[in-house]
Amino acid sequence: MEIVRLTAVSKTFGTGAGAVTALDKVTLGFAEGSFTAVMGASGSGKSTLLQCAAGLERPTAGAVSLAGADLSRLRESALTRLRRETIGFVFQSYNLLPALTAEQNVGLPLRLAGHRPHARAVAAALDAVGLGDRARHRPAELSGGQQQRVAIARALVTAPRVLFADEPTGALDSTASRAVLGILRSLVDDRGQTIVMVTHDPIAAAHADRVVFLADGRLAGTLDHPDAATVAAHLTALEAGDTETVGDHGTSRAGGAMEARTTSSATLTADGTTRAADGMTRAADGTTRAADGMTRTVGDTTRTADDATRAVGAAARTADDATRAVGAAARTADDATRAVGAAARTADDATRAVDGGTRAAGEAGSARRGEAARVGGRREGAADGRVGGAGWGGFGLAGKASAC
Ligand SMILES: Nc1ncnc2c1ncn2[C@@H]1O[C@H](COP(=O)(O)OP(=O)(O)OP(=O)(O)O)[C@@H](O)[C@H]1O
Repeated sequence: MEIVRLTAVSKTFGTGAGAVTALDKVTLGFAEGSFTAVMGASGSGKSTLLQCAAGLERPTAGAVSLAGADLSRLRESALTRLRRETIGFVFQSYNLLPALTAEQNVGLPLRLAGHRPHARAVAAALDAVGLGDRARHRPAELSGGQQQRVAIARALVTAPRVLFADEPTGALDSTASRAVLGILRSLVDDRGQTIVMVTHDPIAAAHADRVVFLADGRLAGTLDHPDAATVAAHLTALEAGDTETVGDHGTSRAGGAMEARTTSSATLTADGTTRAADGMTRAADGTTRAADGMTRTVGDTTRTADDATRAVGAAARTADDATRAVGAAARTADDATRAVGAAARTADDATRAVDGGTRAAGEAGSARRGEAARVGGRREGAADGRVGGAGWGGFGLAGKASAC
């Protein structure tokens, strides 16, 4: 089954007179569990092919499917998630963070994805590259080959479906290169890992199951079960512009092309100059790619920081809402307190009014009683013949009634 498929993929950088066609209608598939090397002259489009296949660059035309997803249909956030979960990337220049230990560097992709790195997963990834005993070392305390192995462990820690490697041995000596290539090969053989690797080195390419050749952004043939000598012959033929020599299974004409070239010393000198220029270009491109890699890492970190900022913003907003709710509740409680106070005051007033009433009633009662006593006395007196009765008694009651 193919885990990556490119269909008529083209990629053009720039516009107008300065436009560069890096890929030109490339159709190509990568089978799950296979190890493919991508080769071609400097500027032939190898890195661009890798980046389009990995979803790091969007093609100008054509389609890329990665682990069953059509990348052109994915929005940037979904593409970022798919990349994090599906691919691992290894660059020529390691791109380790110098302040972090090997295990912290390896755990970084998990942190960036918002997970707490599991110590066991990190240890397993370091073990897979033979660096279990260097977990606490910082990059400066490791050799170039060891740093690249840490970078491979970092790419493996998310258990990616596809591991893309752009000249992973480009900065290493032959011993360190062999160690790295041996690790990549065993990942394919022992775990069924899918690997796509760009390389200039025929010896590195010979570790793959298949070599894909590019020339001027176009597919220029493939070679199954490659050996270093055949790969070198095909490359030489390609550089001589003899693209017909490279078929699905290669041909012997590439060797002929190489022989023809070695007969002319002038050609050799020119080739030497070209190779030197190629070397300089490759070095410059390598630096650019390293910078790109750092930019992407910074971009990912920034995106994560943005997510964190957004999360903090949301939390702050929630806290604000909560504060507002508490404020509203407090205000309601205040209102309630005020209402109770008012009610209490009303009750006090009522009590006072009742008291007043009671006092008044009491006073009225005692007044009545006094009056009654006086009236009684008068009545008694009248009865005794001292006061005139009915006229005075009626005036006295009306006066008290109005006072109440
Ligand atoms: N971001 C970019 N902007 C403009 N042109 C670019 C960009 N990236 C690549 N190119 C151009 O596209 C072409 C293919 O570049 P690419 O890096 O894919 O080639 P390559 O085969 O990987 O080269 P090398 O072996 O030197 O690394 C080159 O002509 C290059 O200059």
